[in-house]
Amino acid sequence: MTATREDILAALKGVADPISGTDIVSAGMVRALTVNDGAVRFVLEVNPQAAERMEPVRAEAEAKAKAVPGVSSVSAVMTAHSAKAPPELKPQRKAEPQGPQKLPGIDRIVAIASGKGGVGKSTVSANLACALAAEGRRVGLLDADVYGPSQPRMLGVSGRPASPDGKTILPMRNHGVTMMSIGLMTNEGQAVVWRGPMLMGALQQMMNQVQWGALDVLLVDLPPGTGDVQMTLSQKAEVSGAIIVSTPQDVALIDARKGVDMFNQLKVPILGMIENMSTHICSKCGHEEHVFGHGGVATEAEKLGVPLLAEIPLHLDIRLASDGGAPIVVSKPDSPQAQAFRQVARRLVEEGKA
Ligand SMILES: Nc1ncnc2c1ncn2[C@@H]1O[C@H](COP(=O)(O)OP(=O)(O)OP(=O)(O)O)[C@@H](O)[C@H]1O
Repeated sequence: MTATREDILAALKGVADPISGTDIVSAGMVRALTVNDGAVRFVLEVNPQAAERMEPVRAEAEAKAKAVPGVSSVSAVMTAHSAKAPPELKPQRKAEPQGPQKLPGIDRIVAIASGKGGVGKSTVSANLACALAAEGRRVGLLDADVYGPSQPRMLGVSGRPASPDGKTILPMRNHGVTMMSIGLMTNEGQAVVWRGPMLMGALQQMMNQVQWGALDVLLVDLPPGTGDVQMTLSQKAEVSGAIIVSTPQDVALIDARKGVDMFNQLKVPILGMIENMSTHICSKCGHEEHVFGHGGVATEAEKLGVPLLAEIPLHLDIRLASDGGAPIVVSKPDSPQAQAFRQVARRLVEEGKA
């Protein structure tokens, strides 16, 4: 009968490491184990200061290995620590977490999505974030729109986020909102082509390495459509709900429906839909016009059985405010346009959703 490496490791697992409290194999002390025709050799890596204390451990390991059937001789020597244990004998790492996880310190994650680009998803995200802050909520805004990050401009922040320890990233803060954007990690004006793993990496970095602090809600401004970022977000983090932004046009609505389907499949509850650019209100005369039609989102929301949270008018002030770095909720808080956003915020807070 010949003894195998596994037999020896199993026997050595019966030897306790007095320092870590586990056994010497789990503690990663057993190195360079070879079994050759019954001749067993291994090294026990120990802290040089603990060498004397570890001698009985070495002797016990030697005896236990010798007792394995088929072993003819054992040589066990102690050496000083090296920085790294060899991969096969590394102490077992805890299994990677499976399924969506809660991010530490963050009570809720709300995704802001749209089927189509340019419907005003970022404008809604920025205003909603500021409106929730005005309700006294601790709000974070993660700009995950990798194809066109616009939150730094809308919230009026610039510069590179600091990373004092080289591992974690300090988010930016303005208008009471803690914010981090992929746009702050690239050079302004530089077109970013993020694909596959890089994109996942960037999103995960923003979720896990940014020091968000304690938040009642983290809004995530998603890229338009139903792609990798949406999937990764909902697979890695426990998303408590999604808000779908759409204009009333048919083309936008068809895409919005796809977004609703995707979140249903990902088992993310839809908190509601927001119709943006609902009616155009002339900034000079106040005349109302339905540029993209009107009420399409209300009909769609009813069909899908989800609440219609707001109908936001198309108004020059909304664009000027966003372009100027202070969303309308902050720059003209009493305007009807700002009130439309504030009502959504109040409703979400009342319903315990933000
Ligand atoms: N209700 C509104 N009234 C006036 N202008 C608006 C309104 N909503 C959005 N806009 C303007 O429309 C443009 C597109 O909006 P925004 O960037 O928010 O869209 P988006 O859906 O996030 O786009 P993308 O998918 O490209 O990121 C911006 O210039 C914004 O200021």
